[in-house]
Amino acid sequence: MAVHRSYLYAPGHSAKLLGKVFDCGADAVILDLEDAVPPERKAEARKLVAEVLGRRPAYVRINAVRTEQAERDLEAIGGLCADIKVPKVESAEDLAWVAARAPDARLHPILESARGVLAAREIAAAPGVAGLSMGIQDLSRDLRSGTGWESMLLARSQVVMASSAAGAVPPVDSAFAAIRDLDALRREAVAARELGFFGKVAVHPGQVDVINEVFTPSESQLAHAREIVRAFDAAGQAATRTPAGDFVDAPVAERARNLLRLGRATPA
Ligand SMILES: CC(C)(COP(=O)(O)OP(=O)(O)OC[C@H]1O[C@@H](n2cnc3c(N)ncnc32)[C@H](O)[C@@H]1OP(=O)(O)O)[C@@H](O)C(=O)NCCC(=O)NCCSC(=O)C[C@H](O)C(=O)O
Ligand SMILES: [Mg+2]
Repeated sequence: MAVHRSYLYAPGHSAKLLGKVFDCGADAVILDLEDAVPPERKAEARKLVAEVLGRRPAYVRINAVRTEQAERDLEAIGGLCADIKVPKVESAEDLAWVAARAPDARLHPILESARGVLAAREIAAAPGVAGLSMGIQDLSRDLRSGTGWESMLLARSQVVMASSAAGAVPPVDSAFAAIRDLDALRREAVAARELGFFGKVAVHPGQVDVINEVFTPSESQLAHAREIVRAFDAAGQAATRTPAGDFVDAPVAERARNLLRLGRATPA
């Protein structure tokens, strides 16, 4: 099972960043055709992104769903891109619009409006969806709110619950804007992980190592998980406690097993 901890964006019109983005240590790369690209450079960005996709697999973020720009994006990258990030999604119909134009692609809707977050369950269950992610900058614009953890907590929780209720993989957390403040990035990534997100997008190479570290189980977390599984199995899968005194029952042991599986799936 391949899992992505970090996703690094590069603007589709920047030949310079497109030339570097694959070498920054991110588990996955997203080539952007949407908000990082100025309106007058959209055509140039499509051409550059299509050229890159001919050489390297990458995610592509198209323009806002159901717009003429998105239509042109899908014409340019159709057949070249297996994973499409779909911004501004607010309904399952929005995704059907993309799927009709890119039938073989996996869809990754970005929830970044009040309507999108409130429709998260329907969106997570739509055909072709491979996983949800969030866009905090657009969401805070829509809500006229701040972007801080407390302002976005309810929306984040709703997206995690909707993903889980639809049986989808855990959602991917939003970009963190203060690119030089790595301590604050770490705090937000840890909090997102604890809430149920897995992975976070980066907008700068300097953010990648922090995100990878936060979403890689540490040696002490893995040792603790092994101790839980050992204690549970030794008790014949009955409720028990570890030698250190932690209560263990079936869901606790299952969570520990999930962590051990994740430890095997994340790059060393
Ligand atoms: C944010 C940036 C414009 C900053 O760029 P820059 O000023 O060049 O940064 P640095 O001088 O610190 O760069 C240091 C070196 O790293 C290279 N670099 C920078 N960014 C990237 C990158 N993304 N990929 C690869 N390499 C990168 C620079 O070239 C420097 O190299 P060198 O000259 O050799 O030292 C810029 O980082 C940027 O454009 N980032 C991506 C922005 C983007 O694509 N945004 C889209 C996603 S935003 C989002 O998801 C919001 C969401 O929609 C929501 O609503 O919340
Ligand atoms: Mg956005």
